[in-house]
Amino acid sequence: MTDVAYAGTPQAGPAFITARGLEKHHGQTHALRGVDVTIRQGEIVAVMGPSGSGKSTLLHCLAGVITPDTGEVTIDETQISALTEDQRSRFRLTRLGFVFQFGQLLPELSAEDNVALPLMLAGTRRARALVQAHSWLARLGLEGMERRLPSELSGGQAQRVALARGLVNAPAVLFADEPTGSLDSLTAERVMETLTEVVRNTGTTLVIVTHDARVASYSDREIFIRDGRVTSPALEGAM
Ligand SMILES: Nc1ncnc2c1ncn2[C@@H]1O[C@H](COP(=O)(O)OP(=O)(O)OP(=O)(O)O)[C@@H](O)[C@H]1O
Repeated sequence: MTDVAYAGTPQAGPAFITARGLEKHHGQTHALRGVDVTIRQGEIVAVMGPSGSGKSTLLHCLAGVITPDTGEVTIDETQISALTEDQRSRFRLTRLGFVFQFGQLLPELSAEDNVALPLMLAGTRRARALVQAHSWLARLGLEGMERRLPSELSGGQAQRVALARGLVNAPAVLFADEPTGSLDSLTAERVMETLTEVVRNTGTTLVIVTHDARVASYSDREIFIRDGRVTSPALEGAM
């Protein structure tokens, strides 16, 4: 199989996320049509493409949030498709992190509890989870805001809380779907600077879905999708 998405990768290193032959239908819509992707450990990869091209579907398949109709996803030697639903959910809680466009913070929980939540869901006691939550909030410039509700934070602050929540379980891979989509361009740049600095310092692999070239410019490599297929960057650029 030709692995277009692998071409042009700057760093050498073993494959960390491998997807082969991914097909996914949503009802009548053929969202993924045979996608092969290889991502190395510590890479920052932007998944780009027009609206409806299959970016989020690919992200959700890579992260084991949805199951492809056919094809396989392996992350750090764990074949996601071979896991039971419970095992997959455990894998997501302990090895993966997620950040979405609007942060999706729980409105009734304080910043600290929002960040502590993934740890608590994975079995960590609240007191201990809060210590780690505080440390991440401080690292992301939110010291003193631990007790605030999401409605008491600016958009950029709320998105930093969402980043802290995505990173608090020290994930091997952070999946981000339009993580700056709800922010103005200056705030978006600051959030991207913080995000890329943190993942580079921690060696976290980052897969980020975006239609924004400025966001993608923070990545090591771009994977283009069109009509459910990976296209080469050269081809995409020529269109
Ligand atoms: N739950 C669903 N039910 C039905 N169709 C869906 C569902 N999720 C996605 N689709 C369809 O599958 C295709 C791919 O959607 P997807 O969300 O992956 O695209 P995308 O590239 O992330 O789009 P956008 O940039 O607009 O968020 C689209 O045609 C979309 O309408």
